[in-house]
Amino acid sequence: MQALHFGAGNIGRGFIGKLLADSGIKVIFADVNEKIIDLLRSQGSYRVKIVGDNLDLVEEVNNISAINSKDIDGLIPLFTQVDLITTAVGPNVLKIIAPTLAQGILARLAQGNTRPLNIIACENMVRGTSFLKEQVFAHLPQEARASAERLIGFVDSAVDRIVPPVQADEADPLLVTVEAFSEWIVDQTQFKGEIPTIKGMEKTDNLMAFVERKLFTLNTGHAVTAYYGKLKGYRFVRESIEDPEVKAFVKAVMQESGAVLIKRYAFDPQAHSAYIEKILQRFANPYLTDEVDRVGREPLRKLSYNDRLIKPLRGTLEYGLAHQNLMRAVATALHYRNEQDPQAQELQHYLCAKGVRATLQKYCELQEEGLIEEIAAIYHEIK
Ligand SMILES: NC(=O)C1=CN([C@@H]2O[C@H](COP(=O)(O)OP(=O)(O)OC[C@H]3O[C@@H](n4cnc5c(N)ncnc54)[C@H](O)[C@@H]3O)[C@@H](O)[C@H]2O)C=CC1
Ligand SMILES: O=P(O)(O)OC[C@H]1O[C@](O)(CO)[C@@H](O)[C@@H]1O
Repeated sequence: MQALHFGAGNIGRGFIGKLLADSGIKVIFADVNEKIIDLLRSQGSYRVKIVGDNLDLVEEVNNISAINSKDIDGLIPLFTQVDLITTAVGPNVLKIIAPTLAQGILARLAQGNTRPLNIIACENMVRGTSFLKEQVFAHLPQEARASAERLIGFVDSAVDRIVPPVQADEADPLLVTVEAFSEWIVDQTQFKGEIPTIKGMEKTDNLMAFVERKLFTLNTGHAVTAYYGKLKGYRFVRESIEDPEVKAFVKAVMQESGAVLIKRYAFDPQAHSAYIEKILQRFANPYLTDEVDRVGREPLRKLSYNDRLIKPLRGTLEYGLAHQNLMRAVATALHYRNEQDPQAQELQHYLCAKGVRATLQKYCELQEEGLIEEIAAIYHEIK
């Protein structure tokens, strides 16, 4: 079996590509980064370093090749050969690759290929593959849509593994360092044809519970660790979470979002509490060098209506639950500054020009007057 994977970055190489290759699948990486593509192509392998307590393991990933995703003439024929397409390009890039996917699907259909093809977006996003499907279908002519609907599975997934950006290693530029923990959960109801057997890919018919559990616990807590840590002058996630004040706040936020998850999905409260503790330990992994600016990147996305801060906050309103810490988390995120991050720049310009209430309305799409007032008051108090 062959798979085409878009995005040969941290998650592409350190998580999804590795699981696929470890399962005997030939992986073709497609990326816009010419340097990475050249190296992957010429070496035909790369190394993954797995770190944790009593663990310092280097594993080699073989049976791979690579192509520049701008090389359309080379890329499109691959769509007729593979049985699986995965992505780890970042949520904002899905709409950029959608026209290419549509072109590839058309080439496959034109060839009369009736083998099922499954596409899985592995992004920090609720139902990211369904979003990708909408984008792809927008580029398909009407007459191709019924066949695509019948033959192409768009499978949503939840991905969890902390993979910080690669430290420049001249001797081995492809090396990625990952934590031992990993969780990849796919919606088994969305596959077309036989579900491929991939070691480390778990199937469920209740994906939303897993997506929200991960996004509104790990990602919520991580974002708060980043934003509060940044405010306190820390550079690394580990430094931030080791500050008892930060840790207590992050835990309180995760407990508030956890109360929503427990109510919504009937999770066992004790098991959820253990899940939170495990995540706090993962943030403090001394072997990972992870910067608060990576975890806090793109704050407008992280502050959006369905993302890791606002959706749990909305959940607390829905169920009448405590949300003091989630409001403070949003107010803290609004203070995020990073001159290298265009979204952080836009956030600060808008805050400066229009104020906090308008910012909460525009970017978080909050409408509840009382809530907006309370967050604004906390924001100014933090200032
Ligand atoms: N790093 C982590 O710990 C985790 C990240 N994620 C999610 O995985 C996704 C990828 O994240 P990372 O691997 O950390 O980012 P990354 O920045 O390391 O990798 C993204 C890759 O996509 C490539 N890319 C950009 N535009 C492209 C295009 N048009 N065509 C093909 N490739 C393109 C980039 O060159 C880069 O190599 C994101 O959605 C992220 O939220 C999910 C779980 C863990
Ligand atoms: O990748 P995003 O959505 O920008 O957010 C960073 C988050 O993703 C992760 O890299 C993996 O889930 C976390 O480490 C972090 O919370």
